[in-house]
Amino acid sequence: MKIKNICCIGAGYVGGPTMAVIAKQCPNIKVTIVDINEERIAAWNSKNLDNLPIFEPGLAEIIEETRGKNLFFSTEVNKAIDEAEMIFISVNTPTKTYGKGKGMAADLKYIELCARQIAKVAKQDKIVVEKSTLPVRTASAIKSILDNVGNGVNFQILSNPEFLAEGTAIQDLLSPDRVLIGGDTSTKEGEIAIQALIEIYSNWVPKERILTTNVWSSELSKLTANAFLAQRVSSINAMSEICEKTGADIREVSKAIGMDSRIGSKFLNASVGFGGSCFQKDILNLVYIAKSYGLNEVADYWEQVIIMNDYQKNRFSDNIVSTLYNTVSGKKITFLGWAFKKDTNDTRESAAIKVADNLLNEQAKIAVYDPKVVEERIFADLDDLKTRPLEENKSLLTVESDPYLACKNSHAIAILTEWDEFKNYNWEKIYSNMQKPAFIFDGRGILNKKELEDIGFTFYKIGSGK
Ligand SMILES: NC(=O)C1=CN([C@@H]2O[C@H](COP(=O)(O)OP(=O)(O)OC[C@H]3O[C@@H](n4cnc5c(N)ncnc54)[C@H](O)[C@@H]3O)[C@@H](O)[C@H]2O)C=CC1
Ligand SMILES: O=C(O)[C@H]1O[C@H](OP(=O)(O)OP(=O)(O)OC[C@H]2O[C@@H](n3ccc(=O)[nH]c3=O)[C@H](O)[C@@H]2O)[C@H](O)[C@@H](O)[C@@H]1O
Repeated sequence: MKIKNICCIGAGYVGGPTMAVIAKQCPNIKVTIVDINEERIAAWNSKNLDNLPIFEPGLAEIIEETRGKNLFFSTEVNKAIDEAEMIFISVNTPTKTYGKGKGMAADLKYIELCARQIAKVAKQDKIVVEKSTLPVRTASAIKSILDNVGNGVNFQILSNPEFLAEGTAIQDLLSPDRVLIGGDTSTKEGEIAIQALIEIYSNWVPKERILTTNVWSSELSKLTANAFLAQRVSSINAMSEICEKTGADIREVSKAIGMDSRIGSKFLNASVGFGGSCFQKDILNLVYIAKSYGLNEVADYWEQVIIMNDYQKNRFSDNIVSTLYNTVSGKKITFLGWAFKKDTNDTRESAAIKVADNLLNEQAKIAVYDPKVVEERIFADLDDLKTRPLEENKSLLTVESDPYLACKNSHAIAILTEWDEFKNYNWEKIYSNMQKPAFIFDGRGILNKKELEDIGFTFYKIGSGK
């Protein structure tokens, strides 16, 4: 079966880049990305590519190449569903904020709405692909809705989780470690659907990197991959504190253990704590699933990854307060970075938010500079915590567009995101304009301790012993 027309529901961080890459690599397939968020669709359609809703290196170039040719952004959800042979569901699956499973389970209401809409609109057979990250066995719920609400058309459900990381999304999509497709191999229709999706990816992904499994393995592999990745960060962050107490250096430890091919060298950077929209949400979801099967030890094991991460963020802000003579009230502290990692404007669950909130509780004055995050986003992030009124946040925190201005008259600088540009600043100039003693708290371990100490800074680097 040759697919000619694809629809993707959800024009977010996953839907936008994944479909743009499919459109680029498959010029004969028409790809339409739909969303109920009109503003977001308008931004995807904006003439000025600087106004795309998502910043990802290499994305704007692909949008320019494909948009209006075989890639379309639209709010006409029903029309796109009707026209497509294959529909990707790429909507958000946040942690539930109400009812049973509140604060843990994935909220599947957006997924269910999509399934109901597809069922209502579809007049011909469709392949429905789960792109969103979902609890294991969600496909059976989607299938049940489609089969019971639909107009008697035949639906095949595939699981095709996305493994891209933000900041490297385009590179990850163009050259993925693997593409995972879960489907029903016990029926001929299931096989045909799997083959149709394999054929799409085969346009640019080597066959040996396309892996097929049963649907449940595919769904669970996505949660497992994120849990393992986050666990590595929490493990190295746990060791970072031991390093600080003992005089070891976490970067040396990471290098030493990473050279063991069984451990591997990636994802061993100690930090102020992991952020991003998925690690915490997916682990909480895993913990909830384990608990729902009565697997309490399994649940506790994975929950510890989050407990460690929360601890790392609090430990960082506590250290700032205690180092600044146990009070930061009225003191200016500069945040370099607000995004949850470099090369993205995404701030969801960024460690910077919690660290800022802790310091604002201590009445610090914070100045933030981030090369890609806009002021409205920063205040919205703090507002979401509901710790204090927006006006109070606005009286305590300012957002600067010039890093040197952000650092001027500051008592301390905290590095929250590992943006490359921070390494190349004129640190002598920054030092000369700061209050003395001038402190730097490097939560990403990116700055050179000796150079900064030679300038005169009192320098703390995460995971570095005295
Ligand atoms: N952000 C990431 O790097 C990754 C995310 N994922 C998973 O992909 C899924 C999507 O994540 P993001 O793209 O980050 O979310 P997002 O929040 O950026 O985008 C989701 C979009 O879906 C739209 N939407 C929701 N319900 C809709 C409906 N009924 N009809 C039409 N549009 C609807 C929303 O308006 C929003 O624009 C989640 O399950 C996430 O766990 C997976 C891999 C990477
Ligand atoms: O499901 C998802 O959403 C995605 O989640 C992560 O991708 P992402 O969150 O975009 O970015 P990562 O590079 O994984 O970084 C996550 C957080 O961990 C932190 N991190 C990462 C690596 C490291 O060594 N140390 C560390 O502190 C980063 O700074 C960041 O805050 C996974 O890497 C992707 O494979 C997955 O598809």
